[in-house]
Amino acid sequence: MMTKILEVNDLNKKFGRFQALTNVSFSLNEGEVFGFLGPNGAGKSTAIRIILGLLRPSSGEITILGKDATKKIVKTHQNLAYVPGDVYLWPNLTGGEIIELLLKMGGHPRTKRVDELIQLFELDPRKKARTYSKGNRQKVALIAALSMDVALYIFDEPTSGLDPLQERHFQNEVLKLKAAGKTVLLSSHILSEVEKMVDRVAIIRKGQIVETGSLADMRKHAALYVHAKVQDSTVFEKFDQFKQDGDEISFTVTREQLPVVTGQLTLQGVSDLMVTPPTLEDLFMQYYDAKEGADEE
Ligand SMILES: Nc1ncnc2c1ncn2[C@@H]1O[C@H](COP(=O)(O)OP(=O)(O)OP(=O)(O)O)[C@@H](O)[C@H]1O
Repeated sequence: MMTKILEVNDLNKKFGRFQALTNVSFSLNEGEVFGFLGPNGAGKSTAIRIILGLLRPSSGEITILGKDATKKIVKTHQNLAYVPGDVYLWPNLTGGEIIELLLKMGGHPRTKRVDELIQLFELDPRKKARTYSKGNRQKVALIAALSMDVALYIFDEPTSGLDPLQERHFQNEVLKLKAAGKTVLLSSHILSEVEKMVDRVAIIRKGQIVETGSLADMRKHAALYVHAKVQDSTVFEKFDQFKQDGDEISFTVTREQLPVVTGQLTLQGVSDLMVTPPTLEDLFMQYYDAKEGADEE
């Protein structure tokens, strides 16, 4: 049996009459990096704030390491490191002082990891926080979190303020956590930002989980792109995303449809043929866009 580090069960959250989360459920196994993905405003931060005990759910259960996280907030926090998307820091303390304070507040020792991470992320720890850019504030919080020895790390849009090199450093640190058997929840609205790190993802849209699974599985079940040159294209017009440019056509099919379609292509005098799986980015955008029409009453 895999140990569940975090379980979110049937979570609902209303702000007044606005339903921000509807029956959100997902869980994280020990040692897994989990991507919590969705467009801006989908409800990621709201769900994370509830997980952290900063917001009360309207209904639903959150269990962290087997304990009810909405009741045992202090206990669960000791096993958890969190970096918010928008990092607020004490303006008159230096970055270095804040890192020490964050560690002390959580009861974590200050180890040489802090110095390693300060160097890695090229943070000047002697400057007062009020002079820091968004990226530097984010680094302060990341360095503190990454130097904590906890079971669960939660990063909300962690690299939105970092440059590409720092982003790579962050990815490497997350992969090190994974190698050490730690569990990580990463929220993002950009798939490519988390793609290299995550084992499984949940995609949230308008407060509802629309898909959960491994990226490999999602790819397997996704439609394939067919590009072909044919003499007569009429029989292919019924397929999804059909496009035509002279004798070149393209459309999408399921894996199950493929044998029949290749047969039809042969009959219609195919001269060029290319079948490609969607990129993960394509796939991801299908969840963002394609269902837009369907639930817009
Ligand atoms: N305190 C609040 N009161 C009212 N509405 C809120 C509150 N907090 C969040 N919302 C609304 O809930 C929805 C989800 O917001 P949330 O911040 O969780 O989204 P998100 O997926 O984290 O997006 P982002 O990446 O932009 O932060 C939004 O429509 C937001 O306006």
